[in-house]
Parts: sequence; C-alpha cells; structure tokens
Amino acid sequence: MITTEQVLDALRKVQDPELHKSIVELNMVRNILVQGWSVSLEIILTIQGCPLKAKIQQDVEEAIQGLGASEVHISFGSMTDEERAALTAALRKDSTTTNGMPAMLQEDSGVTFITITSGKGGVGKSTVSVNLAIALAGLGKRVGLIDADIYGFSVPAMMGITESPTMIDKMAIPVESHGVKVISMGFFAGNNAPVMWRGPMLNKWIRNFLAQTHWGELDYVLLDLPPGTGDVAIDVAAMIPQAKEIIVTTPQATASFVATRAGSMALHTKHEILGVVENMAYYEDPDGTKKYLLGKGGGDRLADTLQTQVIARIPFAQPEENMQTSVYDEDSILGEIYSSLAEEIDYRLMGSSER
Ligand SMILES: Nc1ncnc2c1ncn2[C@@H]1O[C@H](COP(=O)(O)OP(=O)(O)OP(=O)(O)O)[C@@H](O)[C@H]1O
Repeated sequence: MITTEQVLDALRKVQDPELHKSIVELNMVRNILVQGWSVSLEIILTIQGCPLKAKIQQDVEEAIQGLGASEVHISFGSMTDEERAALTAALRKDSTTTNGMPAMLQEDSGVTFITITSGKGGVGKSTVSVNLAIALAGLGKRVGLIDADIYGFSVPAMMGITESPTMIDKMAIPVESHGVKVISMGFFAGNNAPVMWRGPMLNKWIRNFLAQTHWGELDYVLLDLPPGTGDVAIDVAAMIPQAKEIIVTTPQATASFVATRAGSMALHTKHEILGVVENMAYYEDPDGTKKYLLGKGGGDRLADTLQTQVIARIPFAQPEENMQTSVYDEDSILGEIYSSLAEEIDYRLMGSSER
C-alpha cells in the first residue's frame, strides 16, 4: 500500500525541466489519490501547451512506479493567472534583489562574469563565446550565455537553436543548448528583424537579460558583446564591473590594432583582462604544415600592448567541420583547444576566487 506522503516525497525529486525546481515546490502537483497500488494525480503546468509536458509525464510516472505502483493516471491542467503571477513573483525574487538589482550581480552571488569582445566584427567573437561556453559546461560548470550583441545577434543560429524561451509572464526561461543556458536578442526580435533601438533601450535589454531571466544557479555567465566600444560595451562595463574580459582578434595587423581600443577600454573601466584569443591563427594542412593565411603576430602585439597574454591560438576550422552549426565537436582539434582554454580559465578563476 502506497501513501500520499510517499507519492509527494517521490515527486519532490522530479524537476520542472526548464525551471530546474521540484514540481512540488512549484506547486504543480494537485489532487493525489491513492487506491491500493493505483495512483492518480493532477499536474498543473506553468503554461498551456507546455512543450515539455511529455518529459514531465515520463518523470512523474517513473517516480511513482518506483514506489511500486501498478497504475499511474495523470491529468494535466494549467496554472490560473493568479497562480502564474505568484510563481513569477517567486522567480523574480530569486533573480532580483529588493532594490531591483539583478541578484547575480551581487558580490556573493557566486557567479563569474566573462565578457568576450573584439575591436571589429567578423573575427570570431561569437564563435569563441559559444564554444568556450560549451567547453566550460563540458567541465561540469553551470553556464549561462548572454548574446549581448544586440544589433548583430548570431548565437541562436550558431548553436542551431530553433526554439524560443518559454515566458512565464515577463520572466524568460533561457533556452538550453549543448548544456548551456542561452538568452539572445534573437529570441525577441521576430523574423530576424533588424534591431534599431538606441542607448537607453539597449541598457534595458541587458538589464532584462540579467534580471528578468530565470537563470537558476550558475557558475559562469559569458557575455558575447558587440564589436568595438559602443553603448552596450560601456553599459556592461558600468553594470558588471567585476566582469573579466577576453579579447578576440585575428593575426591580422588591422584587427589587432582596432582591438587595442576595446582592450584599452577594459583597462580604463578596470575590467580584468583574462587574455587575448587569437582566432584564425593558422590553417593546418593534413601533413601538419601550418599556413599563416592572415599573417602572424596580431595576438602577441595586442597582448603586449595590453600587458596580458595570448591564452589561445585557434586555427581555421577544417572544411568538413561546423557544417550545420558553429559548434565544434569535442574530439576535433578545435574542440580540444576550447576544452584546454576552458580548463585554464576555470583553474585561474576558481583558484583565485573564494568559492
Ligand atoms: N577558427 C575559425 N575557422 C573558420 N571559420 C571561423 C573561425 N572562427 C570563426 N569563423 C567563421 O567566421 C565568421 C565570423 O565569426 P563570428 O560571427 O564568430 O565573428 P564575430 O567576431 O562575432 O562577428 P560579428 O561581431 O560581426 O558577429 C563565421 O562565419 C564563423 O563561422
């Protein structure tokens, strides 16, 4: 004979796949009825037509069958507006402090911010952001990625994300892809429409990305900034003074020269520079010969100017790589370089932080 308490206890371990909280804690479980070895109950979904209904159903069934139940009947409903408002308020409390500041910006939040920036476009800043985020997640870290390249967002396409975040009232649940929680302007600008807002609007979006998103607990937040030293970069610098910075350049003289400006801004805003990533550093022939298609030395020059180091030299991807998305296979040469970079960064930051 199973008891209602046992069912409730078993369901405490079942999490909402998006909110990563127990469905019991989220008040999604109602009307449990136990008759011998048969259990029926109601699951109240946060939104109607929840795309993860099948997953929740499977997890609930497994949890109850684990108690020895021979039959499990689940009926589904959705939260009322009032219930959803209460849930949003609770989620917001997790994400925002009493004075309205994004909770993850507080010093004791345990979140390490890394901004990825470049002097000019097209050097691979977003590619580095995406692959570094995935590599950090591969180390078992809880990673969020904010595509803060508001005008030129590309992260969803690069990661092959086709779905949009679930919205619970005005709170967004980030989309998870390759183990990384992602939020991007691309999710909110319909049909790939160009984004033409100006400074104050942008500031609001970045703030929303931090505070109006249910991130859950994270170790790292990576921000893919727009190239250069525009509004967003300045806002982020002011909003997240504790952010560490990675500057991406190619070996080309002009790219590294322009990147110096982005780096100088980091020094000026007192962002710690983690180092320079030299992307498209060389092309490696099958026989191992390296061809320096874009020249040599841009990364080193930039690192010298900014008194930092080149922390990775990433070659050109082989033609057969990243056909569908810009995510490199973990076992590829590039994938391995990103894994080492993630390990080095994690070692440096975890070693130097108090966590
Ligand atoms: N190591 C690499 N090998 C081959 N192609 C690369 C490499 N790194 C980036 N690319 C390609 O170069 C192009 C530009 O990369 P990406 O969009 O990451 O640059 P970006 O600096 O973020 O540019 P923007 O700021 O304009 O968005 C993309 O098509 C990407 O797939």
